[in-house]
Amino acid sequence: MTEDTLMINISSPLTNVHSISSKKGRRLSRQKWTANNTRTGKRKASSGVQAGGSAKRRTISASSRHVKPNSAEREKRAAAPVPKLSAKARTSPQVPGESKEHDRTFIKTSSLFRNNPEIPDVLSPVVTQVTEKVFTGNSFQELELHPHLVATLSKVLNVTSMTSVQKQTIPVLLSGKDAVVRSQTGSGKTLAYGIPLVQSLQAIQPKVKRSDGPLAVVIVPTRELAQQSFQIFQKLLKPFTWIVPGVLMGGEKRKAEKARLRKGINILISTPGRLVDHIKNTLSIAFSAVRWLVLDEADRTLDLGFEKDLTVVLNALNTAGSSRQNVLLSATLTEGLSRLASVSMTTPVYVHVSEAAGSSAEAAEHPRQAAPPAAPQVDSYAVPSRLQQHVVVVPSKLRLVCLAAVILAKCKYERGQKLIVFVSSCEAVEFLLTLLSAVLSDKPAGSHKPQLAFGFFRLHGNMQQQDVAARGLDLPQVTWIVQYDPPVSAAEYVHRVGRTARIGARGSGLLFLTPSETAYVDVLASHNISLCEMKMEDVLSTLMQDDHFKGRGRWEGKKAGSRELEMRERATVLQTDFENFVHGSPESVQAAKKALQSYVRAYTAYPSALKHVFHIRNLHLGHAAKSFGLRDAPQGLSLAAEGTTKGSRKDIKRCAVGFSAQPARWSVNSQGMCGYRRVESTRGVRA
Ligand SMILES: Nc1ncnc2c1ncn2[C@@H]1O[C@H](COP(=O)(O)OP(=O)(O)OP(=O)(O)O)[C@@H](O)[C@H]1O
Repeated sequence: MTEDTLMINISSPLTNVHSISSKKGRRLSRQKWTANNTRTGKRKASSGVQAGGSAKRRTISASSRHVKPNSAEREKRAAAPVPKLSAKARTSPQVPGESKEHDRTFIKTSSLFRNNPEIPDVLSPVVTQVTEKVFTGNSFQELELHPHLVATLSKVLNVTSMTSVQKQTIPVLLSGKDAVVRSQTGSGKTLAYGIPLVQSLQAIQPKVKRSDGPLAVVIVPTRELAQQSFQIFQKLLKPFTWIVPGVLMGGEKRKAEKARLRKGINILISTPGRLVDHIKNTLSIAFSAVRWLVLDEADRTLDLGFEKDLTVVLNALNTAGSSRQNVLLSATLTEGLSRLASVSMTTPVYVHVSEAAGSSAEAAEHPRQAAPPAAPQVDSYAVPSRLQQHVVVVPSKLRLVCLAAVILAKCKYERGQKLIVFVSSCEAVEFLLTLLSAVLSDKPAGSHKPQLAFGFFRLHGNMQQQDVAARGLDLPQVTWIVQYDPPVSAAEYVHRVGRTARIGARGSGLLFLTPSETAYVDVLASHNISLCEMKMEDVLSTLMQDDHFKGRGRWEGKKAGSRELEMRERATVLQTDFENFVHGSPESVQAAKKALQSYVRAYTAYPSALKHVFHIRNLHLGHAAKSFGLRDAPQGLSLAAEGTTKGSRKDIKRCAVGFSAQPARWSVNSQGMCGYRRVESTRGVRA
């Protein structure tokens, strides 16, 4: 389960590029799913609302290909007592088998608001949040930098005063020392190493030539980050045209990269996998001149399972024999990272910007020389001070409508909002993108073409790089981070939520948990992360603004509590729309099942330390299926999940790549060669 694999980006308003690509995406997905009408004009939804203590079930008319029942049948069905659900029946409540789907005369939207686990109050423990001061009053002119570099910073990059991490890191790196840098997300770490690197390379005499090959190697975990870092170097190097930056990353044409390597790249930015590929297959890559090694977002690189690749890179550099300066940067420092630092660096300076609870700002201003971080600091994560963090507890059945309500609230009824929604697999990204785009679109009167008031964009690991770049994701402008599927660690939580509230800006995060997952709040609190509860009803109340999902108007203004009943009816109408869309074609049912399957797999892959929070046995498959617009839990899927609860990890291992639940054991032998031993590797899922 890779972080870049998990993102749906939902943003508003649309730019030209966005609208073109998203339209294309929708057209493709429509072709793929060939779904029937999503929003039927004469939609009848069962409200699932409990009125006066008695639950009422209603049926909805099926799409046009279903035969309408006569009124006698309808009455008979409505009058039939609601059967008690056995454990088995709960898993597959209504439909015995998919094959019978097309024969049904009725499609029932079972109650969304009944048979749900109780929602406990979330009491987030009081913790002292670790804070960091982002900006300092110091300007770049105070440093002994080339005047053209200072001018580029202000004219091209529009930065004049240093951030805290830059103030502490740049002098250390200019003095030639190795450094381990920890500072919160969006605090300017890229320039913290980029500026001294460029300063040192431009000063080399005789001047650097392309044919010198790489003088600096910058390793970043994802293509997106590689691209971003490359662009920053391009800007920094504007006055120093003789120094050539270059980027290597998966998804690009190897042949073209080889040609660029042959021509000469002085600052080489790469993802670990692609660099190893070139080390093994490209003769023209030589590291004899390398003076800098930068591991940016190093903990994510380890999280994504690149230990082996890092070992190959470190060994290739060590074999080349040149002495170099090493920099390791991250927003969170994990045990694995400290070990990596110990094998790849010599007496590094630890730069920790955060003002840990009780420590003075002055103490935090001064980097510590060669002192490894104390354990409590490793575990306390700093998040931006202007980030508001929320949690909402939502029963499984209601997750999809709640997500839709959040999207409508932020993108349709507010202005200038941009959301990123994190989910746990590529399949779920694809599925949700198609489903949400279709169901949340408006159909103006007389038009068959759905229109979106806002744009949906997908971003995940299976995408081609040009897709990502074309979308021009403007991450600094993201205002909300929705963690629809909870992350596998507190560190990952911090990285995800750190896509907003960057560089002193405001931002908000919303974490979705089910009632059985609320202990996750304590897990985060143990890392000094405190969340504020948002009530599910408040989230759903957005539907009251949207008459697309209006119920039958039975509850309008009649009596106390009628608003809530209407809200529930609207939620049911929305869920019915989702289910109609999904069940509108065999392809869309298949896509939903695939997404549900990958969700279940991801659920089984939480690390053992979090099994008390996320355990497959707590997952109600029938309810989870509903959050994928499925009316029932698919049969085969429940069996797969049972297999995993019984301890068979075969199924998980087959699809688990990339993560290490335990930190890798790094070591260095007498010849200076690095090695590592993975302790466990069941954390990630790429279904
Ligand atoms: N001194 C500065 N003044 C103003 N803006 C800055 C400064 N330094 C960096 N920035 C801007 O801050 C934003 C975040 O910077 P950057 O991506 O380097 O943060 P980061 O600490 O590496 O974040 P993450 O850990 O999430 O990767 C960028 O848009 C960058 O241009």
